[in-house]
Amino acid sequence: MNVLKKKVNISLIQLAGSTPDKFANLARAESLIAKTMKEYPATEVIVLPECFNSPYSVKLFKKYAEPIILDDAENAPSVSKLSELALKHKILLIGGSIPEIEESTGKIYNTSLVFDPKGNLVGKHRKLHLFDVDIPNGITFKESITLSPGNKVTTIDDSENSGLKFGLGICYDMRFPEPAMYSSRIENANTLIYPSAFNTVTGPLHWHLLAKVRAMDNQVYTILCSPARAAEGLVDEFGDPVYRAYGHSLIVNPKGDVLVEAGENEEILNCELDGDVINAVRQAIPIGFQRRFDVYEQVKLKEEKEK
Ligand SMILES: NC(=O)CC(=O)C(=O)O
Repeated sequence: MNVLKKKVNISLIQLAGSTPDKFANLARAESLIAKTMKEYPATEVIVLPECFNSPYSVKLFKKYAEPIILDDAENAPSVSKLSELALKHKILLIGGSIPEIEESTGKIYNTSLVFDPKGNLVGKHRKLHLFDVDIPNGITFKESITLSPGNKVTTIDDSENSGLKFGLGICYDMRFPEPAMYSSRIENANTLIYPSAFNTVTGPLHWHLLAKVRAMDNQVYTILCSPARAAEGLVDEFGDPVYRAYGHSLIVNPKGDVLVEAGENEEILNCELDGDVINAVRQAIPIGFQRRFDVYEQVKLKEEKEK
């Protein structure tokens, strides 16, 4: 059974809404990371929110996209800045997400990058499930107009350093139990991390529920990091309303308890994750060993027949 080998000190930065100025967004992230390290010097891991360097807008992803190349501050300023900050503060940095352009195909992805304390890129996740919804009297959003989906479940093993072995997803990915279960139960992750940006419609409906259920059914720590909520009534360069993130970044323990939670404004959260809690929960309610794959196999076959 996999657990955290030691306690891990982690901070989430609920950054103020991404402005149209990419360099101002990067500078904001830089200054909030410095503030985090001053306020919580024991921090080993920092998580940023989804699309922290760009507005969350289908029409704008392409404009803000950059290739994932290292040491090229001109063409990939966000990649370069994340690497620099991880190295400077000697932290594992889960750099929220940024719009990525794959130069060979011209495809745009919503991509999360992870840097180790030496500034090396140690992980990358492309959003697997695109946020395409049309909720009557609520919100219509279609990421697939400009984004392409990733094609792999991502688990990052930092167990030798911070102790974390985590499933990494981006926002809408958290609605799908399979990748979370794959990372937790097959790859033995002890934590699930989702840089995210739910909104004022779907946040109140499902944010807390999803964090708790992913934590509870996989018996892992679950971490959601959102941007702060933008002011009401703002419009972007197309006259479209600016996306209003839900906020409420949080950490849920393997029992399903919320350990720390932000409000709607810019805020830093700090918390210690403890492997003993994972152990205790898994021993008390050993669902990991009680699965009935003999039965689930029948369910799968039935679903396939009905397609
Ligand atoms: N923004 C997202 O990707 C997802 C979201 O807001 C939701 O699932 O709700």
